[in-house]
Amino acid sequence: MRQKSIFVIVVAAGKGERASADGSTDPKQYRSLAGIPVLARTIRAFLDLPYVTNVLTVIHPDHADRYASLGLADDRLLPPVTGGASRQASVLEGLKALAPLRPDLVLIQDAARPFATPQVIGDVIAALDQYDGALPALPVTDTIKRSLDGRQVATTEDRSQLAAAQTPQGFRFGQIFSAHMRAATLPRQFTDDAEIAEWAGLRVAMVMGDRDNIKITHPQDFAQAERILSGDAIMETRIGSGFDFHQFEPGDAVWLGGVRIPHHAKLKGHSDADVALHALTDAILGAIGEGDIGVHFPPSDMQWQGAASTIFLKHAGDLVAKAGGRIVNLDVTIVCEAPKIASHVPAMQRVIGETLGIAPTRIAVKATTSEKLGFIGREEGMVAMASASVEMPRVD
Ligand SMILES: Nc1ccn([C@@H]2O[C@H](COP(=O)(O)OP(=O)(O)OP(=O)(O)O)[C@@H](O)[C@H]2O)c(=O)n1
Ligand SMILES: C[C@](O)(CO)[C@H](O)COP(=O)(O)O
Repeated sequence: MRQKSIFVIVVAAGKGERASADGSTDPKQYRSLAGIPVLARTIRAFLDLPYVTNVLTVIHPDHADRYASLGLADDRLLPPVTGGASRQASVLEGLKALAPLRPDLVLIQDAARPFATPQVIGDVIAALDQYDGALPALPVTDTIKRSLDGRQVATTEDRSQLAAAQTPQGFRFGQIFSAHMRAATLPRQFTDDAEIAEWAGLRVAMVMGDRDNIKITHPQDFAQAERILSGDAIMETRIGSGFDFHQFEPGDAVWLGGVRIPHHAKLKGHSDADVALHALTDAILGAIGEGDIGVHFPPSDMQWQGAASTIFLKHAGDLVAKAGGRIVNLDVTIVCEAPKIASHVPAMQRVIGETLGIAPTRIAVKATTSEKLGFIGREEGMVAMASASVEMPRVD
């Protein structure tokens, strides 16, 4: 008998607004978990299974560059398609794109669930031998309260027959495609595909879900996801400091904190000589015991001539993420007589935050003069001092 083709739709077209409540600028599916973006993890969970025929990702129209920068390359990964305004609409776009390939079975997966296990996926597929649809679910273990105003309890519900739904949800392709097409004509939205199947009269089974198969929805879910990944590794806080000097030379602007500030001189250096970013880079590298900026970007290497120092800062941030850590906060003080820094601080916080994928509220940029003393007072150069606090898995 011919083996059934199994296609996967990963819906990643959401904006992740709830998860961005911590000020993060990256949509949740593009944020890193221990150095690997959530969406890359989700897709990889399926590409790692040899019996999966193809994986199709449904992305937001504004995220094409972000998706491309994941750099995912696999013969079984189809070019992404664009989703719609709701999860339901995005799934339908995925189903429409797969229809010409005539899949036997389709698994529909939230991009925001990076921990679907081979066991759960296999159980969903196995249940499709006897049912039209199947989903992983976990029996509810908390007592369930109903409230009319979100505050005062109205009733306590019987939880004995309740379960919390997860993904992937699996279906026979033709049946779920036709159910979704019909559901799209209704004024209401369904929150999962199993509900659409139920509404269409299909028989849907539940298989045992997995406690770690969480949906990243709120900012604190990232911390939980990191805990899952590190096998509950003990995290510890590390502190690093950085210090940098640069001399002035004739010019018309300085780069500071990733921002170009017009000035009657420029800072002399191999790269763009951004003292603030160099001090921050060294502070992060110091916190994780990774040497200093010169080790990673030697001045003797011509490719860094005139380079934007955001490259150095991003490299340090990437090393933290790869080690399963996260930057808690950064603090930099720039010491100079001129130019005046205060009005540029918000722009610097924005550039640094975007470079490292952290909220600007975690970054302090301060400035002071040297009261006209010494080489800074004579405007021969400037200095920056930084400290970084980083949370890292304990390894010793
Ligand atoms: N228009 C949409 C909305 C959601 N999704 C996807 O559906 C999954 C589950 O949705 P949810 O967790 O609610 O994600 P978001 O809609 O992105 O979150 P929020 O509601 O906080 O903005 C996510 O992988 C999300 O990317 C989608 O493909 N298209
Ligand atoms: C499909 C789902 O993951 C099942 O739990 C969930 O319903 C999707 O979340 P949303 O917030 O309703 O989009």
